[in-house]
Amino acid sequence: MAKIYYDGDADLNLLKGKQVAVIGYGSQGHAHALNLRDSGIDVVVGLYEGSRSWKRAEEDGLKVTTVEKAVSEADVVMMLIPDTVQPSVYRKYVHEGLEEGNMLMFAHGFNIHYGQIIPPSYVDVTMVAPKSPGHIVRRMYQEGKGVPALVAVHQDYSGKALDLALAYAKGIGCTRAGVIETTFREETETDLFGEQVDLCGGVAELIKATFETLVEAGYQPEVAYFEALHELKLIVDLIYEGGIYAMWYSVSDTAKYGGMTRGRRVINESVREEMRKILKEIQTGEFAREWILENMAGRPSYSKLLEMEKNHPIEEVGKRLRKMMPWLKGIDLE
Ligand SMILES: NC(=O)C1=CN([C@@H]2O[C@H](COP(=O)(O)OP(=O)(O)OC[C@H]3O[C@@H](n4cnc5c(N)ncnc54)[C@H](O)[C@@H]3O)[C@@H](O)[C@H]2O)C=CC1
Ligand SMILES: CC(=O)[C@](C)(O)C(=O)O
Ligand SMILES: [Mg+2]
Ligand SMILES: [Mg+2]
Repeated sequence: MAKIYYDGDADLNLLKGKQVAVIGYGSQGHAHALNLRDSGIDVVVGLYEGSRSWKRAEEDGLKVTTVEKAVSEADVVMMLIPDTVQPSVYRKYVHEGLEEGNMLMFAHGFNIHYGQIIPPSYVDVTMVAPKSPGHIVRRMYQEGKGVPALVAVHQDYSGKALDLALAYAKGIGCTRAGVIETTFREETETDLFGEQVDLCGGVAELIKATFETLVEAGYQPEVAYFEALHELKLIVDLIYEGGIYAMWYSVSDTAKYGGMTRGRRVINESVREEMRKILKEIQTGEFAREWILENMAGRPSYSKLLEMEKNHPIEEVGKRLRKMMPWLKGIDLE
């Protein structure tokens, strides 16, 4: 059984009197910094000069300074800039500034697990990885709720690394939902696998393939949008709240029979075989190597693919239809 920590297992006081530097103010960065601040923790945001996030963080009432300065003043440093820029920023501005007994933290194990960042032996190295997009980490905290997270200790110099990491997890609201103890390896491999085959990659392809099949067959794109994309959230909400069986319970018998017999034909043995291959690529480091090289080459495939996603016909239909549902909270794409 997994070891799971809740509010009562974490002591926020361990962070009182300490300075926490949140490096980066993007998806996770803004959520961690604001949640910690609202939990009464002393936070400073570290950014590069000229960063577009600088003004936003200041407008949100946070102290902002350069990465180098933030690290030199901090006791706890959380790395929340993109995984691919972390190694160079770490070497230039973080490594030197780490003092004995400080704690270096991550929200994803990629750079430690694949050896891209090698911290000094005299610091704690831990991870608090929310199992949620950053904007939801913030939204749930504000609603008095929390998102689950994983906690892991890579290096325990102080002997208190786990307790400190749990205090941090409490500060961002995660112990309200549950924080599971894991390792950097397990977090990294499962997180990459989940986002590739299910959460991001798998779901996006499933939606597009459903939409395209309907539109190609001559059905109206608006009908296809509501069916393939919009209603997915409503169905997933049932799964999220009660499990897959609760979803089956709520849908019609016709949907139950059609779904149970046809779903298996969509996610068939060849799809499962492909999933196993993808997992192997993650475990052997092949995916990590490919992604690191893609970045060194200036991200040619990444940029092309992202542009295709942006211009997919489902985006145009979606924009139009979502305008008519003002209660949908959009995410600022700037
Ligand atoms: N996006 C998410 O919801 C999740 C992300 N994570 C992990 O959290 C970490 C942060 O990811 P995101 O929040 O997606 O990052 P992001 O892409 O939203 O981060 C952007 C931020 O990094 C700053 N930044 C970019 N380049 C920089 C540089 N050279 N020097 C200093 N600052 C720089 C930007 O100014 C901005 O504030 C990653 O390790 C990621 O794997 C973990 C769970 C979910
Ligand atoms: C949101 C999250 O947890 C992801 C999908 O793993 C990520 O953004 O890297
Ligand atoms: Mg994740
Ligand atoms: Mg991830």
